[in-house]
Amino acid sequence: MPFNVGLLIVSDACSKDPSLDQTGPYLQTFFRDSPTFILSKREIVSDTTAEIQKTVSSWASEAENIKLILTCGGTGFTQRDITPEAVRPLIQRHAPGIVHAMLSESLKKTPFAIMSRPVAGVINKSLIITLPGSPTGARENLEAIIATLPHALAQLDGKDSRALHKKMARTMGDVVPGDAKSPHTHATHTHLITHELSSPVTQRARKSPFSMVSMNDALHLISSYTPKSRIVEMDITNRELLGSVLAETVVSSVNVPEFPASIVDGYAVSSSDGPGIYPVVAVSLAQKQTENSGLQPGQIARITTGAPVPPGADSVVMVEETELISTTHDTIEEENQVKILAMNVKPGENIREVGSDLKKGTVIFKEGYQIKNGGEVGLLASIGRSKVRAWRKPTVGILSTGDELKDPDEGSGLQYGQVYDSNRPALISTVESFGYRCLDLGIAHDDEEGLFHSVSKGLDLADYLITSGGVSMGEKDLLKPTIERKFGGKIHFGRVRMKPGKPTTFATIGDDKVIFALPGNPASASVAFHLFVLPSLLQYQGVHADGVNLLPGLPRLKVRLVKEAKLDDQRPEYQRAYIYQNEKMELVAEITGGQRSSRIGSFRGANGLVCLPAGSDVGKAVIQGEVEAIMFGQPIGRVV
Ligand SMILES: Nc1nc2c(c(=O)[nH]1)N[C@H]1C(S)=C(S)[C@@H](COP(=O)(O)OP(=O)(O)OC[C@H]3O[C@@H](n4cnc5c(N)ncnc54)[C@H](O)[C@@H]3O)O[C@H]1N2
Ligand code: MOO
Ligand SMILES: [Mg+2]
Repeated sequence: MPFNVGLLIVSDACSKDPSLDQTGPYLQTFFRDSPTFILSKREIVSDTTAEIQKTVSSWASEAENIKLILTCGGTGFTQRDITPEAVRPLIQRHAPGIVHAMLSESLKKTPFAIMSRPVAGVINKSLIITLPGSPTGARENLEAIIATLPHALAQLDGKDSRALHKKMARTMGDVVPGDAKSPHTHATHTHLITHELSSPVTQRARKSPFSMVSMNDALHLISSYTPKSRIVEMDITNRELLGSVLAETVVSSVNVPEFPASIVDGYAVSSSDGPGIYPVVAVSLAQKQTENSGLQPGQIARITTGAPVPPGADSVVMVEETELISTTHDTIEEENQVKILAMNVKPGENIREVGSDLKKGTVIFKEGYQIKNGGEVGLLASIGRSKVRAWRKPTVGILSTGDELKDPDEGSGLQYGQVYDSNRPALISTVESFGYRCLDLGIAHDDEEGLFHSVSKGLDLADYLITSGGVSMGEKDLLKPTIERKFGGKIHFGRVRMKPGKPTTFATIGDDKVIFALPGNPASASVAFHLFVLPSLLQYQGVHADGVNLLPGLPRLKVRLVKEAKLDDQRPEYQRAYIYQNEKMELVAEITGGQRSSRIGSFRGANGLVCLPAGSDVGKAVIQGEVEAIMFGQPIGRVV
């Protein structure tokens, strides 16, 4: 679980003009992509004891759940530098080790560090640290201690920090007692741990140590081992709100409209007055209004669409159904008398009554509702909500692995044996199209060091790591042993009875990180994403399954094959297809050419996967007629 951070900028100048604050924005970027910390509060106060103490005390209260409070500024020698003096009386237990670590690191950079007077310690269950005011100073101090903070904060929170100890030791390359080295059992299979990373090819396993699980078992394992996200407060303007699941029931606290509003531009009248010539005694425009004197019988008011209908009027006549009779002769010419032509005007005509669009107290969304479109975001805004509580969506890191891969951006063409990396762009655009934040982790070499470095980076920055390549039986297929041996990961399955995508691997690390190690073959990687990774991402962020399927995911429907398809005898197959409605309004599927797993061209024009059974399961070599399909795109247009 990430820790909430509160950042308090202490500066007279910045409190008067926040645009002068450079440290706040700088540290915000520092925390932006951190999976461990979330910058949840940021405020600026002047260099005054009372203001500093008020904010720090409120942030350190249990209700705020801020685990790390950082102040920036006011730690020097000038008369106004009083941050340590303001903070010290609030500290219940001092943490001199943190102060020492920051000072010794700073002294390596500048002798002026002796003029910094930081304090650090515990207030209730929060850790407070006073950082220098300059962006670089603050950052350098923070970097000196950041690696150990999760451990300290977990202890403060009363958590068992042994797991963290282990994780840290592992990242630092230590041997951790209890790391898996012997045969171990998983829910559906037992396997010997993958081969040693450094063992010679002559000693590699000649059979996969992973039993081949069925699609159904694979989905069950994903459902059981996918971690759950946490609740965050989201701005409604946050792009990630679309598709997010609400963690609160939203009730309208206002009436929409809050006042009787005109539906048209015209004149507010009393319906019982009928047609005739009336004086225009008031004007009601769609704007904030302070007074509304009201109309007497026989008077009318000019009004615009959306403006409040004055008391005394009970309907509005459109300007098209009126005539101007006379004007005033003041400095600004105004309407004086207007003839109402409309007959049979009914009470309430052209008026939106109070609460007629939405009544105060109406439940708009129940907890667990997934926001589906921008209009729903508008609905939240229409009742004055600028933030909602929702389940945080995971961030996803994408890593390609393979010594043969070349980034097209490098230019200079391919050398013999090289191929362009197509999985990374394919996966990044697919992941983003489903509304998840993606991190491009580049290409890792097929060696221990390259994989360790890139996987560490991915696990540091993202909740989900999706890799492609290096999961089958080749001597350079090192991902599975890397996950198990270097990261203490649990591989829940490492082979699935399916085509393409057989070596698809699902692993978790600790209780909050997920790795999907997809096959390198480009069609296999993209198919496996849609079938396994997407449902896991959805479950992680709180989307419920539909009651028919085990996991949330893409819509499934019945389609008719345009041509008969050949079945793989051993494995159920997911062929890429273009699904559309024919002239008889039937959903039909055309397979998109060659389906070999290396052929990413099979995705050209595809908007779905047709699910074909294994030949041996149905006792057939070919299939025709109706089959099940999974849609991943819109059924629009014909392929050209
Ligand atoms: N002896 C066996 N060999 C293989 C088996 C098996 O069961 N026994 N399984 C085959 C199946 S099925 C698949 S799928 C592949 C999976 O291979 P890996 O996941 O180990 O991937 P690599 O070996 O690294 O690469 C396979 C293939 O894909 C190309 N590739 C990889 N990454 C990319 C990328 N980012 N962009 C474009 N192309 C990529 C790579 O060059 C290879 O051609 O293993 C079979 N072998
Ligand atoms: O499972 Mo592999 O993906 O057939 O090529
Ligand atoms: Mg391979």
